[in-house]
Amino acid sequence: MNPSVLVSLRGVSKTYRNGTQALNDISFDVRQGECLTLLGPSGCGKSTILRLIAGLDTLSSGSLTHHRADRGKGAKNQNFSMGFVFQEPALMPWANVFDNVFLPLRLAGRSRREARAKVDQVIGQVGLAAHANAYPRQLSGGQRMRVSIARALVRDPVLLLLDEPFAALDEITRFRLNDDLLHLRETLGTTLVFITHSIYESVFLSSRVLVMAAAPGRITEEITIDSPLERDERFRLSEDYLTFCRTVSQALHEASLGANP
Ligand SMILES: Nc1ncnc2c1ncn2[C@@H]1O[C@H](COP(=O)(O)OP(=O)(O)OP(=O)(O)O)[C@@H](O)[C@H]1O
Repeated sequence: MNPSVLVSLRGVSKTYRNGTQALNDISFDVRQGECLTLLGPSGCGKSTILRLIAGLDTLSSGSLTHHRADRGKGAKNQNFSMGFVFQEPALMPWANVFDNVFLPLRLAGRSRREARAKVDQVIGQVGLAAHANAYPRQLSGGQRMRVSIARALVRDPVLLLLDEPFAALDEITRFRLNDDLLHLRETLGTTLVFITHSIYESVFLSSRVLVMAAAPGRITEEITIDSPLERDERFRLSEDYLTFCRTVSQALHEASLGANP
């Protein structure tokens, strides 16, 4: 087993109880340290894949294995830590930023005193140190998403799963959050699996893009974004970036035509 693999999916299919075949024969690895994006049209099964990886749902057939994150010894069904960020920040409106971020530690039985340093640290890392006492209604959409990311990071996940976290944000805010997410990844060494509908976002954030087609959900192409992950506005304006965007766009177009089943 390749020591850097965190999660392996082999021949995974998923049919929901109502008969909808969401996924057919999905195989890929999540490698430690990478930023992997699932890109595809609505209904192609992206969220289903994240839920299966997170253990929130069960496969119909095939296998999904979590490997050891640290020393790379393959171990079946290892429970390494994962964080999940959804499209909606889903914050508790009655609690301030600190208490929202503290929640996972509180549920794990940690006291406020024990948790304070860690909670303050991640709030700082997402750029909200000045807003620790603010309530969700006092924050912008981008800031609320930062709280949601901090809450997912507070337990030091090895793997961060993000299901279209920036879809509802304006373009400028989205770019800033994309930049900051990559910086955070660099600092924390977290592996990311990211869902998006945006070709531009998929190229900017990824080391690898898996292009998907729908009905049933399947992977039609894997595209490596062969450029260092220390990216900023210069990368967005580069020829390389535009070339990758064209390649991904073409792959998505072919997937939608069913040209690559
Ligand atoms: N709980 C469920 N029961 C029945 N069908 C479901 C369920 N969840 C998802 N589906 C169906 O499975 C297919 C894949 O859904 P999924 O949400 O994984 O796709 P997606 O690519 O994430 O879509 P979107 O981009 O719109 O969020 C769709 O046809 C969807 O209607």
